[in-house]
Amino acid sequence: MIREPVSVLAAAPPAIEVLSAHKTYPNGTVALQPVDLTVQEGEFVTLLGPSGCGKSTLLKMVAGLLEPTDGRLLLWRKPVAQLEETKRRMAFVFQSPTLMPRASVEANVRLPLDGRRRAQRGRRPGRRCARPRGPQEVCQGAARALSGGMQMRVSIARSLVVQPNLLLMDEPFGALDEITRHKLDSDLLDLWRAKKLTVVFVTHSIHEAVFLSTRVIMMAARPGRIVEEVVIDEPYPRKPDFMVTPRFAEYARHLQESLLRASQETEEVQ
Ligand SMILES: Nc1ncnc2c1ncn2[C@@H]1O[C@H](COP(=O)(O)OP(=O)(O)OP(=O)(O)O)[C@@H](O)[C@H]1O
Repeated sequence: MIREPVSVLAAAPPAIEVLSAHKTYPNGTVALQPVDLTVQEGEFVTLLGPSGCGKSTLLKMVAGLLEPTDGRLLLWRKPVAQLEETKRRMAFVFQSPTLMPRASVEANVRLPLDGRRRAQRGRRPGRRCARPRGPQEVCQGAARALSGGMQMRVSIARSLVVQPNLLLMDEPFGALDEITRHKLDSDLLDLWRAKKLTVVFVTHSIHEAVFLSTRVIMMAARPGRIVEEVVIDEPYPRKPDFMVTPRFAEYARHLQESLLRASQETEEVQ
């Protein structure tokens, strides 16, 4: 079950190619040693690993938010940094919903559209689809009145308003309680399938990684590197009862051991 290609995705073109990309921050911290990673279009890939192993650094380099010290990052076979068009096809979701607290839910969701030229806007989703689904009073109400889970839903709705093909998510549900997190995980999988997105997702939760992913990338720290890839060879749609199956337990146990090894390696070099 481990390391086998997912046949349906093997033929898909690569959405992301990380080619010997590494990152040393200006203070000398080697956040990532040269990393190679290919993500096929339509995959749901999760980055897992101990704190400080470079998950966020890798994700931000893919997003073009950070320059690699050396190496290359391609999206749809083109350099990340060069393409305006590439940027339009990608959205980034942070752990904090980063909403405008006093503005309405609708204004928050529409925010990415407001910066765009009018002509562009015409080709993008119109008012109707930019408006979040939900009761009118919720759409018109201030974002600060929402629960943490609802704020994260608004944050995700805002990221989708530009109709991205690629969603990069840095621990988006890390601050939520377990029940809300499970609900949002399920909703995210529905979105991923309905919109045929490619997702790269960072989490500290093994269970979340197994539940969501087509593939889990295990990383270790000091320096940050990829130490293992595990294909979660389980059909979608995945329902919550997948989490109580022996197969789920086996994946979780395998990743738990792998994470333990990665953490021990990290401690040994500290
Ligand atoms: N701007 C920066 N300047 C210097 N060092 C940094 C910077 N950002 C991150 N680092 C360091 O780079 C390494 C990788 O950090 P990164 O945030 O990518 O790891 P992570 O796996 O996402 O961690 P966590 O799980 O704790 O969020 C860490 O040692 C971190 O302290």
